Amino acid sequence: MSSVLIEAKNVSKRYRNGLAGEWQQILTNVSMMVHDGETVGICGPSGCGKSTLSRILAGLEEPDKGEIWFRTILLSSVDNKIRKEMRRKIQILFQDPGSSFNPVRKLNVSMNRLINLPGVTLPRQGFSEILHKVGLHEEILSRYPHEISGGQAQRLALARILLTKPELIILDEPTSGLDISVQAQILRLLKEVKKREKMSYIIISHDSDVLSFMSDRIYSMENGALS
Ligand SMILES: Nc1ncnc2c1ncn2[C@@H]1O[C@H](COP(=O)(O)OP(=O)(O)OP(=O)(O)O)[C@@H](O)[C@H]1O
Repeated sequence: MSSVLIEAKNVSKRYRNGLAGEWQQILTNVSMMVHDGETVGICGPSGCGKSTLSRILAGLEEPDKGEIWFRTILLSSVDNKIRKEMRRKIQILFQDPGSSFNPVRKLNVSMNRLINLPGVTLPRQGFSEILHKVGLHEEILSRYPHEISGGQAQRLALARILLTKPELIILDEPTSGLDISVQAQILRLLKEVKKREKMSYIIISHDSDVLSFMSDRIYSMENGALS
């Protein structure tokens, strides 16, 4: 068995409803792991805590209790510099990536900003290569976000993520807004990219066909607990 890439140990999280509302327990003692090169599925009804768990795994939120380990690093114990580096290694591909592009800027402006981020060093040619890897041509960058389709937005979001050379991508309902035929293309692309780039995936979906097509193993979440 390959080594463990990321592991959640007894993670719990609660949120408050409004400023002075009741506390709502979202995750209760959740433990799970992903090995190198593995695709792990998470299924479960709406509101059961799947996205909350992904944000915690990606270091975007802190758990109230429990630990997240990335290889031998305990996320809660690292300084800001290492935390930033960890954030680069764990990326989330969201359901509606189009909305994350600035609507009044052409796509090349949004993408160029990312290329110029600290820690991302990529020659122009490397960027074209990444676009081709996800089945896009540079021409798309001269458009505004509203001028591209849902499938193209998902490909572009994937290219943007690949720029940062992640080790784990959390796919949060990656195809749920797409037509069936585009959905199949994106899932095949995700599989190809994973194989080529040697990454791991966590995929969250309501669709059991999507999960069984993509996953090596599937966790089921109900009322904030995993089985
Ligand atoms: N920042 C927050 N503050 C308060 N409550 C929140 C917050 N984020 C999520 N919640 C609540 O936590 C619960 C779990 O939400 P979460 O998005 O993790 O569920 P999910 O399983 O991903 O749902 P879906 O499949 O519909 O996306 C929901 O009741 C949601 O309203």
